[in-house]
Amino acid sequence: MTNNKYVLNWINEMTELLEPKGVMWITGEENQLESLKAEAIKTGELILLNQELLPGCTLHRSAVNDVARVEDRTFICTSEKDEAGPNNNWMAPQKMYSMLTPLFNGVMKDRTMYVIPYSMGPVGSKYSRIGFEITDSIYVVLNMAIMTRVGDVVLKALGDSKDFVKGLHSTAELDDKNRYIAHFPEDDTIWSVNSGYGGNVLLGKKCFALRIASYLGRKEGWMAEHMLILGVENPEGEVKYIAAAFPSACGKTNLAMLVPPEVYRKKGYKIWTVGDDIAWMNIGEDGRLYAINPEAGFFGVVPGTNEKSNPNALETTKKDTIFTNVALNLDDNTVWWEGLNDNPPENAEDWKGNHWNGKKSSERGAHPNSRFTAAAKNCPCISPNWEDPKGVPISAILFGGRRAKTAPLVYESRDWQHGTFLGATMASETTAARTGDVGVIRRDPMAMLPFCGYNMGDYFGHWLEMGDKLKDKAPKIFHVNWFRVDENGKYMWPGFGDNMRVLDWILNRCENKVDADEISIGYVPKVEDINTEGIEDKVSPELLRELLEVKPEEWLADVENIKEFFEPFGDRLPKEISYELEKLEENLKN
Ligand SMILES: Nc1nc2c(ncn2[C@@H]2O[C@H](COP(=O)(O)OP(=O)(O)OP(=O)(O)O)[C@@H](O)[C@H]2O)c(=O)[nH]1
Ligand SMILES: O=C([O-])CC(=O)C(=O)O
Ligand SMILES: [Mn+2]
Repeated sequence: MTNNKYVLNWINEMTELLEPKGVMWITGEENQLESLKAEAIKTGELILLNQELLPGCTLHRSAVNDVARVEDRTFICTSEKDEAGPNNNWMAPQKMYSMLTPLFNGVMKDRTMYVIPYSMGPVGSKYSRIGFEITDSIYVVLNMAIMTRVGDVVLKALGDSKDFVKGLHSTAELDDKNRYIAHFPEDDTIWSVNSGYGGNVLLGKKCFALRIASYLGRKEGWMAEHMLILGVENPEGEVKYIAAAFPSACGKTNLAMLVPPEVYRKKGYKIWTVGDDIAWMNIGEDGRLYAINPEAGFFGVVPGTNEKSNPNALETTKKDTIFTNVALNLDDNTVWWEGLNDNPPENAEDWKGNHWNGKKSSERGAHPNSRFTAAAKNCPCISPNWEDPKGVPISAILFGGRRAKTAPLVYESRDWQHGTFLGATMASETTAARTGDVGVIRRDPMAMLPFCGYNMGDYFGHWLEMGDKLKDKAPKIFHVNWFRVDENGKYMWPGFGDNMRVLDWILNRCENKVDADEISIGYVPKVEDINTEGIEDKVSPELLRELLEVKPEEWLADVENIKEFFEPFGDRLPKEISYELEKLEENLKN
């Protein structure tokens, strides 16, 4: 497979620990993946779906207690506790290794050990990075083969370099009491045990591309962010790129694949998807910020995906997709989920595999965090530049979350430092993407709270340093909120495709084409500058005014909450961020 002695030494060491009954290197060849799929279908790990309607598609059911990322069992193991910061669970590396080693000891005795060489980013791009995942799960192999570039091409690109991330995963006994997702940034190592769920086990994704990569990015002067990347093509055929950070299950995939409203389509506007979850950003030769999507597929939220909300995602999942934890229609062997349509199957199995009548049952058919794994190349709106090795130049950065109140539809920061502050003070209602309460407001800076591999105070400092380097070439920074509700709890803004109207304003601001009102929190649009053509019946000027309203009393309560959140960071919090907070409070009081 490879002569790389660093790889071989590590594989040998792991083989001794795991004692697998066999070892299989993933080559990336179609026939190898097909035979693994056939094996998983035979054992029931995968259910083959209707191959006429959904060619290449399968369904997987995870254990019922293993359906989301486990943030309380996720650790950053640096030598110093302060390095990991108050934003992470911490354990000393030696202690974690000693605790987990017995869990891995001999764990693959009756199993095959799969070795997956993978690249995050297009193979050969100078911004790409290589990792290995050892796993005993075919589900993981097949997911990684969609989500990343795998196999021999990666080994070739690595050559004899020792620059790779060592990932070890075993589903072990799926014992939730001994479930750990441990990161050792100083050793480029990730150990994950006793889970089979996406974000915990597809080690290229959150573990490498965010937690380890954010650590590397600070050391090396680049950024690993929980951001979608999209291109907006205007009628002249020019494309401007936007990166946006929203917490898990808060609309990244939807925005990345947005279909512009008719009024925009008629004029010739188009949206191109570059990525839907993660952006790696570097300063390019011209001094601008360039983003690559390190992934090759989408691990998207299924519920709510339909012909209207996200036709591009729906189309992407029509072939070669792995569905996890959705309902199975027994009549035609297809899949169903809440929000697909108003016609749930009556003869079906729910995500747990129990018999389920969608018309009569009060139980859900699909788990709220059910997911699809689908190849980016199958997305109808995938950008022609999505694999450009140098990335795409970013004009604007968006932060946003689910805020029933307080945050207006959109506002703009005064400059990069203030923009960093907007990111640092982001908040959102929690979702089903993680184990725990849903709907609770928590602060989630840059949507990175669960994914920053080091002290978040230093992370804010890194953002400020990137701004110092980018100077006047820095993207403009905005905050958006699609989720404001009225007194009846109904979303006030139509969202989805209509978010194009907000992107339009944002790009107009980037090109100095529209004015804005400077208020306490930054620049807000003038009501007449948000284009409501075609939705005047749904969005009146009064409603827009409400959507853009800033209530000082709500904001002052937020300021108190921010102070509490920043407290534990002590003097690791950059003084620029404290200064922006003081300024905000002062502005609100005046
Ligand atoms: N009301 C409203 N809901 C939205 C909007 N955009 C997305 N959603 C809903 O938010 C949920 C999650 O959306 P996604 O786009 O999958 O979220 P994500 O940020 O990609 O999630 P992760 O993959 O967990 O990182 C879905 O149920 C969507 O239907 C919007 O503009 N308005
Ligand atoms: O990592 C996962 O499990 C899915 C995801 O994209 C997120 O939670 O942000
Ligand atoms: Mn995500």
